[in-house]
Amino acid sequence: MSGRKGPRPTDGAKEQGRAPGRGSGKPERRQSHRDIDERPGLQARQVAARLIAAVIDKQTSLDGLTDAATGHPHLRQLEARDQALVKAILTSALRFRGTIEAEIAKRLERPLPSGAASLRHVLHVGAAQILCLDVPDSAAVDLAVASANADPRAARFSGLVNAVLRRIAREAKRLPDLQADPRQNCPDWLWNRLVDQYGSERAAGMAGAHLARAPIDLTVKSDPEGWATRLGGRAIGTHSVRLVAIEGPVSGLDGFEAGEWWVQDAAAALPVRLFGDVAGKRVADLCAAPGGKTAQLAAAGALVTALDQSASRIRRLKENLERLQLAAETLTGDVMAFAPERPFNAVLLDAPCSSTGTIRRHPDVAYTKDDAEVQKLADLQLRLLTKAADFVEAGGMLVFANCSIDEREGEDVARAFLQARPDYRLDPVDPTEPRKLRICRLTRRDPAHDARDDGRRRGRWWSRRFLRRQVPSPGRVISRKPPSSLLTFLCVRHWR
Ligand SMILES: C[S@@+](CC[C@H](N)C(=O)[O-])C[C@H]1O[C@@H](n2cnc3c(N)ncnc32)[C@H](O)[C@@H]1O
Repeated sequence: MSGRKGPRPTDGAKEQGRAPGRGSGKPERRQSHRDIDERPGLQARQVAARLIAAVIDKQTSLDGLTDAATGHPHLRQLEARDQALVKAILTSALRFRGTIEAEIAKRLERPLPSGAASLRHVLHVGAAQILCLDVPDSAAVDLAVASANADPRAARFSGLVNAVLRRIAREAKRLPDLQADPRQNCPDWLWNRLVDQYGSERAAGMAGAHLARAPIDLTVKSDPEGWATRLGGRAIGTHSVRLVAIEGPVSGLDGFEAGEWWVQDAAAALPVRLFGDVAGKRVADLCAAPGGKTAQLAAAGALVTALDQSASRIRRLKENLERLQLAAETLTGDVMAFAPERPFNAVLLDAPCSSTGTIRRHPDVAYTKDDAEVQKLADLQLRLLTKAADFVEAGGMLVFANCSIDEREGEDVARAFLQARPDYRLDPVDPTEPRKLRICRLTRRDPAHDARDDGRRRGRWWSRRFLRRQVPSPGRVISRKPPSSLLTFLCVRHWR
């Protein structure tokens, strides 16, 4: 929305430390805790500030904090409408964190005092509502002031909160007129990684895309065109439907109760497709929960063993399969301790990763992950992949996938794995169908092979440039074959 919303604030600029006003701009007594607790909407803002603190100060994942069953108790005790508001505030506050910070800083006479983290969070929650959400400015300002008053660490700055937010409400542009600078909203560590790997132009495009809201994709058991019409979306490929926006929760949509579809990003549905026909095959889905890929495999007729170390996530996987009327063997445990009685025809390792390919949907990732974490996860992925390789029968297929855009979690892991495991070679993907979904292919340099086929070698370099134009989320397909000098590296890159 753009333009002015709600009653106009009235008080002046640069009033740091002045007493807060409520709508009228007049000073008022500080509210008692009892008053504050009774004010509608206040709890939601306080919870939002608390959760932003958890993300920014403690690098806690928003997914975990907002999980319906196991999320933060203060969030779960709110009414559904307030929970939705908190999530909207958090998403905007994180997605536009750089812009919000700059708008606040412009209206401060001096930088916020060191150790004023909770004051900063209150300001960000207020500014996110004013700049990004359809909340009346007066409510955003008043409830931010009340949040500050209720917080002993921020109470003495409630006048500052009032003044700064009133000025933002009066002066700043709002979405969609607000031209948020992608670079400003991309933390340095991530920006440097993107520039190093993709160049600054591409990095700017990717950072810009992070500011857009992710669509909602469904994987349908069948008839994507029919479901697209019924749900007002569009079909993508053979099994996905993309919805731009929905009213209310997805569970209210046609076909949910009947188990006709599940929520799964179109990109996340690609790795399973790399297996080809899995009907009747024994497939292990390692790191399986909450089960989007398990469901795909089961729906395609595979005999699936789904393993995940998280008991609560395995519970969710089971609930999902039950709704979808699909079957799989489910196991709770660590891949590193898994010892199947016999090898599988195929194994999928959808490894834990930095999730930097999902920032549109999970803007907290930019703040909960960093360079060191990416390397730690890459090391873990190599360990998991090497272990998973033992579960594949000779001639079987191993697909390694994750949703990171960092080559340390992609190309580097595959390279190190192949060096350690000469019984595997990289296997080509049939490009015909997935090409629509921007899959590109890279052939790794092999002198003997290059001498045989010059044209393919040229194709390789074209692919490398092509890759640079894509925005990635990698999938890896690796077949277990006798040692071979032909190494073909296939890389699935797409928006997620
Ligand atoms: C990217 S998610 C998997 C998403 C899932 N494949 C899907 O499509 O719905 C990664 C999963 O790996 C699990 N995980 C992480 N380390 C693990 C390990 N050592 N053993 C088993 N599961 C693990 C996590 O609990 C998490 O559920």
